[in-house]
Amino acid sequence: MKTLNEILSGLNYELVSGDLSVPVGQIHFDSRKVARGDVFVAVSGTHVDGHAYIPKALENGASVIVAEKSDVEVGASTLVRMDHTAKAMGLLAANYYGNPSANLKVVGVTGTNGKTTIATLLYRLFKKVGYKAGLISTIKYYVGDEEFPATHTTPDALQIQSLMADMVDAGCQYCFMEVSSHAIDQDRIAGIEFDGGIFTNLTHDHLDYHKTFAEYLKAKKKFFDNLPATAFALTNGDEKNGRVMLQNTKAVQKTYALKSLADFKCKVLEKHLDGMLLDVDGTEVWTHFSGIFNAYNLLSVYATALLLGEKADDVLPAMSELRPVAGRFEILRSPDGKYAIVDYAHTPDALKNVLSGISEIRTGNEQVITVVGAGGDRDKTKRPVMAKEAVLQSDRVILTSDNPRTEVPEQIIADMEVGVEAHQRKKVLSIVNRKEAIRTACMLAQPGDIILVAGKGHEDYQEINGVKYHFDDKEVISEIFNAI
Ligand SMILES: CC(=O)N[C@H]1[C@@H](OP(=O)(O)OP(=O)(O)OC[C@H]2O[C@@H](n3ccc(=O)[nH]c3=O)[C@H](O)[C@@H]2O)O[C@H](CO)[C@@H](O)[C@@H]1O[C@H](C)C(=O)N[C@@H](C)C(=O)N[C@H](CCC(=O)O)C(=O)O
Ligand SMILES: Nc1ncnc2c1ncn2[C@@H]1O[C@H](COP(=O)(O)OP(=O)(O)OP(=O)(O)O)[C@@H](O)[C@H]1O
Repeated sequence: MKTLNEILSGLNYELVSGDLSVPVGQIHFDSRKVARGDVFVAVSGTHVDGHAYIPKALENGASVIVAEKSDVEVGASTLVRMDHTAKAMGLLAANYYGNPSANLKVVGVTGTNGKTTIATLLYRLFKKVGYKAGLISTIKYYVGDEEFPATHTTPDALQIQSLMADMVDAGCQYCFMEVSSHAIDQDRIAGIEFDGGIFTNLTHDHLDYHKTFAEYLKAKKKFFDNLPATAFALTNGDEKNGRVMLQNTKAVQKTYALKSLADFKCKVLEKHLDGMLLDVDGTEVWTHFSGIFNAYNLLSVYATALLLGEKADDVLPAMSELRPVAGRFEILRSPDGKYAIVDYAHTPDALKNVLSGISEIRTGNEQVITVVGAGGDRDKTKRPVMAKEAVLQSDRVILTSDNPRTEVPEQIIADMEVGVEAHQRKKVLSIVNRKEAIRTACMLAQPGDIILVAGKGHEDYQEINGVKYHFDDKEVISEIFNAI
């Protein structure tokens, strides 16, 4: 068992009362989880101030309280004061778990779209090349081959450090992880020694949390500002905020691009529904991915592998074997030749990109029918723009429910309808029930047509009024297709 002194190593703190040699059980930031002998770290949250729960943590047996204030009544327990407890928690957790990131090569992926795809493809590629790796992503967490359900895109510092410690114990050499703007802002990634950071793109999203685009950008940039000089910072050279990310970084700056001058370049030679032929740094590679945005994703994966010391001759053959990530441009075909694409596009930009990806491979005779909704209790400004993007590049659009959460689905759809102009109304239907919406799209489609079912991707539930009901777009489509 570690002592308090050991887990405070390298941190700035003030011992207000008590004893540094006290052995510590677990570290918690949630008073409800505290048991006898544990450390409770009081964090000011987005809703409440964790300092209010110090009495509860003490009642549950906390032997150490870490707080931002020194005028806290802790009885016989030890009180440690620190300036920024959210950040301190990452460092405490790293010490507690033996600083696992120092024993892994850790690469973080950030940006509005593409994080899950890139992190997952890196994890799969490195496995194919012969390494043991870990993955922290929206869909699943992996420690080697063992999978765990994901709670967050980027979980809290305690969970991250614990997962990384398990990765080290399991013999992993690499950890690929998504880094969300919420996690950067809340210092969930403090205490991680990154070896590389990747930036994908930045478009309007999460403004319910960050309030302004400038604040959102600032959160993403903080990740690159804090990378060490030993790490690489790989950015999308074709994206207008790509270079902004690198302005204050100490890390080794690298770029990838399809259009601009960059360290890593790629050209799209052929585009098909089931794949693209790419020229990556002068070598032709067939990939099982569609859509230009996936050329960017694959190029960043290739660049990262090379920056981590792999050889192009090993990376490119492995890359050509990679398959789409669950719910990201996944294609289903009906017995009579209709196509359905399930995609997690839940931001206007992602939807625009997916529809452009579909347009690129159209022969001209088929219709594109898009089924899309927008989440409740999330950024409302996205709603009309989602509908607008859908209408711009589809022949028919069915507006439907996504995860309404605590909102009324009809109201969310009405908010989306605002983005549809009068002359476009005739190609838009609104069907609240998502299953019915998908069924209608399948009935309207002719052989050869493409149905895009957007927004939920890999999710296997629909959240209505706080309850998660089983719902899987792919399952629903297969059922309807099989009945045709
Ligand atoms: C808005 C938000 O991001 N909240 C996150 C935040 O919680 P919070 O600051 O809101 O917590 P709070 O309720 O204000 O409580 C403050 C403190 O009091 C403590 N407390 C509270 C009650 C109690 O009885 N006892 C107690 O000790 C809490 O444990 C906490 O330490 O810190 C928690 C611990 O890290 C997160 O679990 C929680 O994520 C919530 C559940 C969430 O839904 N977050 C989403 C928005 C999110 O993070 N999403 C991103 C990606 C999004 C994307 O790309 O799509 C992600 O990385 O997943
Ligand atoms: N590089 C990219 N540029 C733009 N859009 C992309 C890119 N990669 C994927 N997309 C689109 O965004 C959707 C989400 O992709 P992905 O899950 O990889 O992103 P993400 O950043 O992890 O999103 P989230 O944080 O919301 O989970 C995809 O289904 C696809 O529609």
